[in-house]
Amino acid sequence: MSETINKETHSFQTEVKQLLNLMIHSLYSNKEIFLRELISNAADAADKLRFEALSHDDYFGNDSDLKIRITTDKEAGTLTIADNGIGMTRDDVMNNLGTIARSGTSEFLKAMTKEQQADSNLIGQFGVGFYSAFIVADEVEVRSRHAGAKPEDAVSWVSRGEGEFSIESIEKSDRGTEIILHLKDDEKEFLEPWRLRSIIGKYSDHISLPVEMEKVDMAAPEGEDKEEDEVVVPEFEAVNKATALWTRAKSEINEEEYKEFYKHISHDYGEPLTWAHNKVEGKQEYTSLLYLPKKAPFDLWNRDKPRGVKLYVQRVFIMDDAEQFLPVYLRMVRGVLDSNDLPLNVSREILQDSAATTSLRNACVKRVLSMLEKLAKSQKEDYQEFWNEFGSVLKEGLAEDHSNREKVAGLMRFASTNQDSDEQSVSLKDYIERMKPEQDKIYYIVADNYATAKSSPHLEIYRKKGVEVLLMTDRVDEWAMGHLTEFDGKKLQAVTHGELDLGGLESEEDKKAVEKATEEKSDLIEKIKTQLADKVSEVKISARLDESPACVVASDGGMSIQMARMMKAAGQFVPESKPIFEINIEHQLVKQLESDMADEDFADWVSVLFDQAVLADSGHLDDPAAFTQRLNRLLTK
Ligand SMILES: Nc1ncnc2c1ncn2[C@@H]1O[C@H](COP(=O)(O)OP(=O)(O)OP(=O)(O)O)[C@@H](O)[C@H]1O
Repeated sequence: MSETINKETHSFQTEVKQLLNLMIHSLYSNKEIFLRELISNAADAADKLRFEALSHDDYFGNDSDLKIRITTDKEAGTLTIADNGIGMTRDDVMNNLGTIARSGTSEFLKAMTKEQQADSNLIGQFGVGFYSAFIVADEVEVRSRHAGAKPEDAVSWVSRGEGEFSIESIEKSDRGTEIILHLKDDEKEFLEPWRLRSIIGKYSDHISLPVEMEKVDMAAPEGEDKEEDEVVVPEFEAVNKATALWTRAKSEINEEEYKEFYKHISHDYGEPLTWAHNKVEGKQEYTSLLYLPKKAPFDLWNRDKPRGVKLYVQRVFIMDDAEQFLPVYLRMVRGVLDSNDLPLNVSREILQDSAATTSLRNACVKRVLSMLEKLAKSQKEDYQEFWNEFGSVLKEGLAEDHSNREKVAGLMRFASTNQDSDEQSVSLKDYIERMKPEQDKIYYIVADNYATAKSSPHLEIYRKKGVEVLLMTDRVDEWAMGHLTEFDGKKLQAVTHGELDLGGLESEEDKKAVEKATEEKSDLIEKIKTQLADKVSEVKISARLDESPACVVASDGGMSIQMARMMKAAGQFVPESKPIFEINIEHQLVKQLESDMADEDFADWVSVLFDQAVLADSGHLDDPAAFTQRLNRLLTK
């Protein structure tokens, strides 16, 4: 059997070919990161072995000192990274080396422009990982034996990074993985011990197991005669600190180390924005190190993608992406949680309904929110950067995190009529500070885009009275804001919903004038209502319009036209809810409805006014052709 399947040649998955090509070019200026990536993989393999060994007594065998060894062979021009971690089976090798598991990668790569392709940060977010070896090597050989497998059941993988790889069964005396890089001719600097030591120092001090290199024996003078048949057994020494970073005291860790550790755990090529490192002792015992990234990954919008923190129990790695400790709206957070309270044999299922999980989760959420509050307060520019990147994800928290809603709301930033740009930088606190003395509500509008929001007829009365309105244009806004009814004791009100309610801003005279007009114009209102019969729930004299002839208003608690359209597009059931049609009785176009005109002209005018109002509200008409026909008919008269 082993004879027939022994050597097989396979093609890389298309995405891998594309990525390899881009990576070799865009990361070339920082090629030394290949060593970080390979050491990082070796460290993960050791973590996995420690975990698997909890349930497999034989996995450690007589080799329980986990370590990574870096050796070179000047003559052969090779650099080898060897670990005695979990190792890979033939199937593992087949599945892991030659494919990229992350869904959406192919589409994303195709959509990238030339400039983006050269941007190492963008390439980095795929987790350049193992493939970075090809930046410096023209051939890579992987030899691996899985823990528990026999020496003859080991496997080798060889590729020149040009589209194909071959897999072969081999014998390997010890457990773990060896990555042998046949360095390109102009990359021989990576054979120099001092160069390697400096890279390891820079990137791998935080790795919890020793990264060893051959000892340099300063005492032995060069060329000293050796006995003929003397076998020199090389001595190795650790060249990194080899303690898990989060277990060290904060005061002993510098910024660079924190940043490097972030790259190790997040597989992000860029730097983090900020982090919080906390050790908690007492009733609960845990250490958390949580990071906020600077840049959103391309699949941030996929709410189902793996997320969460790396979970350790008493320093033993348990799992990646432990999503139980952070809610979906904090899916951008990366980090490590090391608990002393959870059992070592904990599984995702146990985590799901353990009381310890709930309290750890609450603690993690609090940490992240307070990290954000701190950033918003003392590093406004950094916070703005975070908001621009992740704001619309954070907004999901308004709907999803009842217990922290006020805190989450405090972190929101919006565009506003108070400023001239679409930048989302106004907080609810800023808004409240600027409220008019007689104003008791926070007003906002949700629209498809900034231009529609800014020039909405609904804002006219607020502009006239000098009242600020928050302008919201993210897809999640209507849903998210539906869950935020109050902030700091002030009610929030969508200006496009329900009766115009200006509270203390409204004068008695204004009210009376509307009541009077409603009485006087009751015939006209009835006639319009008959005309728009199945399209509106009500026709009213408006108190909110100044320059526009008409507008549509969603009934209180009802859905806006825009929201209904979005839900329909998403294939969801949308209960029928007709808008209220409000007319501005002072407007020339409305006044002329009372003039003597033929019935079909009246019908055209009313329909055009209604469609206009719908257009201003949602930028979309169900039957645009009918609208233009009517308009053209009126224009040619
Ligand atoms: N030294 C190793 N020992 C055991 N398995 C390894 C080793 N190196 C790589 N692998 C396996 O190959 C997979 C692919 O590695 P690769 O570095 O490409 O991606 P990754 O580690 O999943 O993420 P990233 O690309 O961000 O590093 C790993 O997930 C792991 O399963």
